[in-house]
Parts: sequence; C-alpha cells; structure tokens
Amino acid sequence: MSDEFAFLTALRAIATHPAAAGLADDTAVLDVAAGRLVLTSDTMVAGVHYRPHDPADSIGWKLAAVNLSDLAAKGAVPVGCLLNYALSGDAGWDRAFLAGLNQALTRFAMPLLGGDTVAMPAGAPRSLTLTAFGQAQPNVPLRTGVRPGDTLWVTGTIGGAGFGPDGNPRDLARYLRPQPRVAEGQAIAALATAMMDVSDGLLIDARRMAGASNVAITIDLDAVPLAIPGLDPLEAATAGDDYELLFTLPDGAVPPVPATRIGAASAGNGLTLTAGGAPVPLPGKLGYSHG
Ligand SMILES: Nc1ncnc2c1ncn2[C@@H]1O[C@H](COP(=O)(O)OP(=O)(O)OP(=O)(O)O)[C@@H](O)[C@H]1O
Ligand SMILES: Cc1ncc(C[n+]2csc(CCOP(=O)(O)O)c2C)c(N)n1
Ligand SMILES: [Mg+2]
Repeated sequence: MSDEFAFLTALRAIATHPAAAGLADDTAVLDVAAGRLVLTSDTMVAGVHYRPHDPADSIGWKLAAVNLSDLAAKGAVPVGCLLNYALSGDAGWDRAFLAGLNQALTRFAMPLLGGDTVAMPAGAPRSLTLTAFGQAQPNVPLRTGVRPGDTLWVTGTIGGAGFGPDGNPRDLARYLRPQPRVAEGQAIAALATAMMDVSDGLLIDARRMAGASNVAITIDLDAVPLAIPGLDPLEAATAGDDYELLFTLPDGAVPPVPATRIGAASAGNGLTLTAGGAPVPLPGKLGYSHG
C-alpha cells in the first residue's frame, strides 16, 4: 500500500464525511455554523516526538490527540482536520498509522476532511502533520487572561509520559496514547480566565502563561498531582507530553471537572516554586524545547 494511490484509497475509507467529497476534489468544502473557528496544527517527527520503533497505530492516535489537546485548551468542539503525510515506504506501518489515527478521530468525533501525501527520500525520518479546527464556545480562554488573585489548576496527573532512568517512558500507555481533555476543556472554558494544554512541561508552560498574562505565577510543588507515587515533583513538572489542561479561575470559583489546585497568580511576573512552604529555586530546564 506504500504508493500514493493505495494510500489514498485507505484514506477514503476514513474520510467519509460529506465535506471530504470522497477525497476526490481539489479541496474539502465544509458548511460551518456562524461563529468562531479555533485552528491548530502539530507536527510529529520520528526520533523527536516518538521513538522510531514505537507502534505505528499509537503514532496515528498521538498525532490526533496532540491537536485535540490544543482544541481542548480553548474549549473548542472538534469540527474537522487535514492530514499531511509522508509515505514511509512501509505499507504495514502506513496502514497501522491510519488505524490508530481513525480510532482517535472516531473517539473525539473529528472527521478527516483532506490533506496531502508525499514520499520522502530513502532514509529520511518520518514527519507527520495534522491541522485541526474546532468550533469556539462563547468563552475562549487564552493564555493572556490570568488576573492577579486567580487560582491555578491542572487536570489529571503530571509526569507519566516522561522518560525514566531506564530510558523508557514511565507509563508507556500514557506516552503512546495520550487522552486529550476535550470534554473537560469545553466545561472549564465557561469559567476559566486563562487556559492552555501542558505539552512541553508543567513549569515551562506555566511560565509561558505567566508571561503572556503579565502576572506572577506561583506553583506549590507539593500540590502537583503526580502520575506515579513517589516521583520527584520537579522531574514530573519538567517532563512534558502530559496533555493535561492548565487553567486559572477567579478566586473562590470551583472547577466543573476533577482538577487539582496547584498555585495562584499575583501581581508581578515570572514563575516561582515552593515546597513545604519554602521557596524552591527554578531548575535550569523547565521543560522540553526544540533545538
Ligand atoms: N511554523 C509556524 N508558522 C506559523 N505559526 C506558528 C509556527 N510555529 C508555531 N506557530 C504559532 O506559534 C504559537 C505557539 O506555538 P507552540 O507550538 O509553542 O504552541 P502549541 O501549539 O500550544 O504547542 P504544542 O505544539 O506543544 O501543542 C501558536 O500560535 C502557533 O500557531
Ligand atoms: C523520542 C522522544 N524524545 C523526547 C520526547 C519528549 N518530547 C518531544 S516533543 C515534546 C513536547 C511537545 O512537542 P511540540 O512542542 O513540538 O509540540 C516532548 C515532551 C518524546 N516525546 N519522544
Ligand atoms: Mg498547546
């Protein structure tokens, strides 16, 4: 199935939404409700975002999940997506990738509407891109919305997808098949002053939120919900690949879904950490960054 024609035939079996027009035209044509669209795109590269030997179906799942996580962070309802795919020269890999992708798209009701397929020179690493769009809810919580006095919350647990001392992800399922918080994001969006997803690491992402909002954010490391009991909170909070939602609420507000209060915002700037009530110096590396 490694040639473009065979791959497109397999894609057609997935892209059954009428707007995809059977993947038989130049473009998809989508009827949209009046309102605002939320747009995002994420690329995954072999050796950078996943290990080359990781199962192809999980890479398909994860590519959809990381985009859904960005939609979730804005409280958006998934509407559709476009896939940019580089054929790998391995028909079985391509087929398994599509099966995993389709599982996530079905689970989160995000139809595949189109995309592009190319071949790479022999030996080039795989690079896969999905572009997703969603329907905005009345309130779209941005990174810029934190106000001094807000409380800081995170869904789920942190640190599970990070690599342990044996060089493998601590929780393989979490690393391979992250669960984007789509329904939670829609519920939180109605109340949140700001929201983002945690992809590069809790600390680096919290600092981005503080910077975007021109406030100071303090995180209590003792409060960070650990994916694995006993995990070093600093390690967990800098590992990344969590795909949880980090959000702020006006003081006194209660989140509408399970979440953990991990800190607060105040006038000032930057990220501050505490543990046992005492300040903790920021580690040199706050999370994942490319280059
Ligand atoms: N090559 C690019 N062209 C245009 N905009 C870009 C490009 N790369 C990043 N951006 C924009 O920069 C902003 C920040 O991107 P970044 O990738 O850090 O956020 P993100 O999508 O939440 O992260 P993640 O990729 O971990 O989900 C986004 O608005 C994104 O659209
Ligand atoms: C093989 C391998 N090595 C390292 C990591 C860790 N990692 C890579 S990219 C990223 C953040 C999200 O990326 P982006 O900001 O590009 O969306 C993280 C946490 C991994 N997943 N696989
Ligand atoms: Mg994001």
